Amino acid sequence: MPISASSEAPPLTVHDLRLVYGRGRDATTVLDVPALSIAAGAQLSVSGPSGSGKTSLLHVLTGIERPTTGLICWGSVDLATLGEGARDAWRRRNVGLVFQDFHLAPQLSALENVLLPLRFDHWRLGAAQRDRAQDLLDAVGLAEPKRRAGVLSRGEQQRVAIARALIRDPRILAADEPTASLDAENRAVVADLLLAAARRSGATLLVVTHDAALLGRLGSVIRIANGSVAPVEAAA
Ligand SMILES: Nc1ncnc2c1ncn2[C@@H]1O[C@H](COP(=O)(O)OP(=O)(O)OP(=O)(O)O)[C@@H](O)[C@H]1O
Repeated sequence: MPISASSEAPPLTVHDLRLVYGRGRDATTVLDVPALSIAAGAQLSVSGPSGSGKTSLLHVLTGIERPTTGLICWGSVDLATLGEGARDAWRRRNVGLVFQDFHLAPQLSALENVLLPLRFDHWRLGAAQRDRAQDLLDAVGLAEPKRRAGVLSRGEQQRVAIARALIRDPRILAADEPTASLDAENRAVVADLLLAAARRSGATLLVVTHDAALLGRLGSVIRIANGSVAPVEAAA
């Protein structure tokens, strides 16, 4: 059985998306996106001030969060109509996520962390899957795959998180502030890894970032202010 069911990235079409937290007088509209289109395989940043809705946008576009109203179509799949279980299954099949705070299991080794996404489908993992995880850790430059994630530096944890996001050859690669709190050298390494991985596989790459160097390397930018998203524009 293949490790992943990778195929071309689907295009994204969003219509009348709203994400509202709370009810009645406490209701706060966090996202209001009348329309947004992303071409298959595009590499985009999501940019805007703190609290403008960048993480919320990434979460609804990748099915972590369900929008209050609207349509989020990756190809023919409208995430907004899927229940939580179906959304989780779709995300496991299609999305590699690098979270702002990594979300690694600290007691597990780096290698076991990379293998975690495969454990949803395979209770026993074979040599091919372990070799693939090892290859990814080699590619991200992590020298000691058996060390516990909890004792790794932030830069090392970030590399493990990227390797884990890639283990299923995702069609959509999404990263939230992947270079935050890294030094300049590690910021460049992480940017290289993400861009190269997306280019190699043709995945659509969505990166929330304030990092000017990384912003400049992504082809297009989604600007967001107060939950409103401007049409996608070419990066400066
Ligand atoms: N579960 C929640 N309930 C209520 N409000 C929320 C919730 N999650 C986020 N918000 C609010 O939604 C707004 C957007 O938050 P979000 O984290 O998406 O912004 P951001 O642009 O990613 O911010 P930052 O750059 O600081 O990480 C903020 O005002 C935040 O307080």
